[in-house]
Amino acid sequence: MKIIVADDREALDTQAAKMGIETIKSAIERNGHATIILATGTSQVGMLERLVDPENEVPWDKVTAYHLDEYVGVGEDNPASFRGYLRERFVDHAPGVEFVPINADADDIVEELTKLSERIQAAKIDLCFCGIGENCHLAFNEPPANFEGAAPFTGVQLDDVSRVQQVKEGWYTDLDSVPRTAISMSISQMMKAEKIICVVPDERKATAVKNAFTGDVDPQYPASILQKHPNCVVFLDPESAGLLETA
Ligand SMILES: O=P(O)(O)OC[C@H]1O[C@](O)(CO)[C@@H](O)[C@@H]1O
Repeated sequence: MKIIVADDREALDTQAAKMGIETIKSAIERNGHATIILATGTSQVGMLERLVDPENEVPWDKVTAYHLDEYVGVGEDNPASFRGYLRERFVDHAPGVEFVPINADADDIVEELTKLSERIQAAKIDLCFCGIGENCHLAFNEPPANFEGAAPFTGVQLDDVSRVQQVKEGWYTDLDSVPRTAISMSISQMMKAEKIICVVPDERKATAVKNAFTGDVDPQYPASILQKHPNCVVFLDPESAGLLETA
């Protein structure tokens, strides 16, 4: 794992997107196709905007995109829906991309989980984007995290720290309306990606960054597992890096 502290948030978004584009193009050159995983949330907005800039000339029709997580029971039209977020900020700007949404309001959630898990298990993942939560969650894998053995997609209970974060960021108006359950990609599935680009701006994440990346790998800090990935790059801005000794 490598940490890059960008000069500011714009530079962070630009550098992370550039690395993402290079990774996607290189996979397409080698294999004719790229399979990626996208994250959502406030931290990913600027990076995604740059990723889909038409000037990059990414042949999106040669890309399949999964995403990390979704609230159970939330329809795609809900403004807080992660797949709705991705359609607006990614799919609509990536012509021809094959998007695999987590339909977390499906009538049969178990069937949806099985279908998604079987599909991603058969795929070779070239790139996984992720962010981390204020409690160090990775996707919606809350502390204490299961680092091994989970199915690729599982049902999870949301931690109140994460639910409060969603209200603070303006995705929900009050805590009661934030769902208590979600579907999340498991950590073991994320770690299978050939490359991981972790995008973590903002002073709000400074403690999580310190806990995840300076101590031992610890289930209480789910994102700490990224230290073990051979090809993971964590992009920080000066604010999120504020509690790192080297910053
Ligand atoms: O980007 P945010 O909203 O700060 O959240 C951090 C991470 O938590 C999630 O919202 C939940 O998994 C991720 O998609 C995101 O990258």
